[in-house]
Amino acid sequence: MKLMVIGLGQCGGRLADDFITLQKRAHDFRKVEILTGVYVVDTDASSLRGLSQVPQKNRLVIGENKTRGRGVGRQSEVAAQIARDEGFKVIDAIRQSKRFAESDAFLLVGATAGGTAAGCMPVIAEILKERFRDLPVYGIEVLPFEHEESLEKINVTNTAYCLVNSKANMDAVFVIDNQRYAKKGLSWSSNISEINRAIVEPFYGLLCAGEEKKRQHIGVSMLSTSDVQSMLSGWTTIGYGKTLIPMITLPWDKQGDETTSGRKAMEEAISELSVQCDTKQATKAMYLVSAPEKEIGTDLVKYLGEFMKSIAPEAPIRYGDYPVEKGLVDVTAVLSGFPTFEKIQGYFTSMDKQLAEMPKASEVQKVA
Ligand SMILES: Nc1nc2c(ncn2[C@@H]2O[C@H](COP(=O)(O)OP(=O)(O)OP(=O)(O)O)[C@@H](O)[C@H]2O)c(=O)[nH]1
Repeated sequence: MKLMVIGLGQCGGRLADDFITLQKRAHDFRKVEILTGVYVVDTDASSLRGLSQVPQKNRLVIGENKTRGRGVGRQSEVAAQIARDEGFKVIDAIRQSKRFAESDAFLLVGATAGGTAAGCMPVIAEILKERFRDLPVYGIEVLPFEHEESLEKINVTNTAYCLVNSKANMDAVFVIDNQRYAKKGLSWSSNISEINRAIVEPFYGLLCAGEEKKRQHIGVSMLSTSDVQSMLSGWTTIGYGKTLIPMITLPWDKQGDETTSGRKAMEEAISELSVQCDTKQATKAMYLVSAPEKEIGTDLVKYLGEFMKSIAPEAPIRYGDYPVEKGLVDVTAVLSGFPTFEKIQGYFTSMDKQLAEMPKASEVQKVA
């Protein structure tokens, strides 16, 4: 599956950078292409200067006449208006991408608490849907850390605004809860870099599998681009788990059955889902197991299918196996089509309370 990635705001820009790293890995190690282009869009020119991978010509500053390139200072409604006025610049830029015609979908990436991405993502999604009716529009939306929710009400208001409008304009929204990725004992910058790598990693196999051309890497059951597209809708969560395969097994090493590594990887993928959820409410599910061919036995395939059915009993389940030599078994699990997530409801409730306390209806209320 080949994506046209558009990163919005500072967080979206950094994640776009990490998607380029994935693309390079796919190109070097799997000899496949998984992106047709990567663009970043910001109201703050200085954020764009911090990026390392996205080509200069693909970095777009919008709203300069309003903000002089200094950002919208968390005001998502200002960013939304800028996107309405200047969204055509984004469309013009991506259309010039040499491989645009090969795109299977758009992926908009950004955080919900700041102003730029929260305001722009839903508007850009709407414009893309109008202009390119055949291409699905997906979002990766990063929720704030818990401590940020209590710091400023605007973090919650922006988040609620962004979520409600993205849901209306996107085919599926991958909800990523920063708090679930936060690791203690790391510096802020290394923590964010690690979180970003963890956010993009699950997409690697999922995107590569459908693009594989080498016969030895084509699984018995392939998870094609159309499989992935049909299993994505509305609120979505993604998880990734991996188990290293020991290089040498000594005679006295405890023998597990042949499914042990795959089971552990699947259990980790589900416990590491990107947002806390009741998996039983998923209405669509898919998973991809990727491992050396000899590790993907019939028992493992059966176990993984039964496991998935037990946690998402109402969902149709698509799966794929991806035989690649890499010293580990990994599983990417995607659960989609949720009616809501508890975390999202929390934002809506909190926003309702804030609106009730305000003397006048705000723009947010009108849009919601
Ligand atoms: N995972 C992750 N979260 C980030 C990153 N950068 C910022 N955030 C989170 O994103 C939110 C702030 O969003 P930003 O991307 O900085 O804001 P913006 O969209 O650029 O909007 P403005 O700064 O108001 O123009 C906060 O919740 C941060 O914790 C990042 O690189 N990775």
